[in-house]
Amino acid sequence: MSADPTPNELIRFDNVTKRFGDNTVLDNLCFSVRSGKHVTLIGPSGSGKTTILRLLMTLVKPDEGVIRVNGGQLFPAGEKEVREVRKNIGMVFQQFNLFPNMNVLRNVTEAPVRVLGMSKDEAAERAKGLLDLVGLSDKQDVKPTQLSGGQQQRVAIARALAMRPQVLLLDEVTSALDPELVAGVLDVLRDIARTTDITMLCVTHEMNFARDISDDVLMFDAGRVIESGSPEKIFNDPEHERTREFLGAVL
Ligand SMILES: Nc1ncnc2c1ncn2[C@@H]1O[C@H](COP(=O)(O)OP(=O)(O)OP(=O)(O)O)[C@@H](O)[C@H]1O
Repeated sequence: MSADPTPNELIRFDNVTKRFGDNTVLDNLCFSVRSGKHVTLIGPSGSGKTTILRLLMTLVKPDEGVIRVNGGQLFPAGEKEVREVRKNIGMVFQQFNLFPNMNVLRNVTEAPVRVLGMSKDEAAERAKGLLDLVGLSDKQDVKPTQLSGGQQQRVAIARALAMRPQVLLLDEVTSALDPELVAGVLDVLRDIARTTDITMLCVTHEMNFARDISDDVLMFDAGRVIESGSPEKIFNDPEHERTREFLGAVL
């Protein structure tokens, strides 16, 4: 059963089930994210957090349920509707996946020109602003291999934002980085959270970051949200024994 979404809901999962073979990874999952909010998914390894982001990117399909984004339906839906709805969503992955043969500026302008049909000049203008936002305005002419992992990840953030998504999905974006590069990337994301109205849905093992940027934290276990609330509530006064155990192990 799926109720009508409330007006400012940007993402809504209604009774979403995802199985890989016999493994039920998401089990009748229901949750929603309101426009402009920063929501963090936490929980044990294998609890289905990344699968949620991959469903939103349409990299995998659910077995059952309804997924809505910005008033449109991502599942079930026809190809045309999926293409339209997907335009609202940008994602930054653990691995940066930049185009190795293109310089930094071109990495950021390529999709807006090709997919959105933006003029090259407008895309370049916007890309320069975004590279400034991620602290890389002096690197626009270099190739990704000449950058540190942290700098590459900041280019990947600029590239995702260049598509003007309403929601930015962040999947453990610092987990492939050397420890000394993590803070720079998280600072950029904190800035974006503070200075833009973009909606964020993050999977992270960086609990201090989750505490800093989140409006809401959703605690996952075995494919379900077992507890949700403000970071103060979840981190300082969790209700569920599994949440206490999890936080005890990671904090
Ligand atoms: N393409 C796939 N094929 C088969 N099983 C998969 C696939 N993708 C994910 N799984 C399984 O789904 C479960 C949930 O994986 P998922 O990556 O969503 O968990 P997670 O909570 O993000 O974990 P982690 O914190 O370790 O990244 C795991 O048991 C995983 O092995």
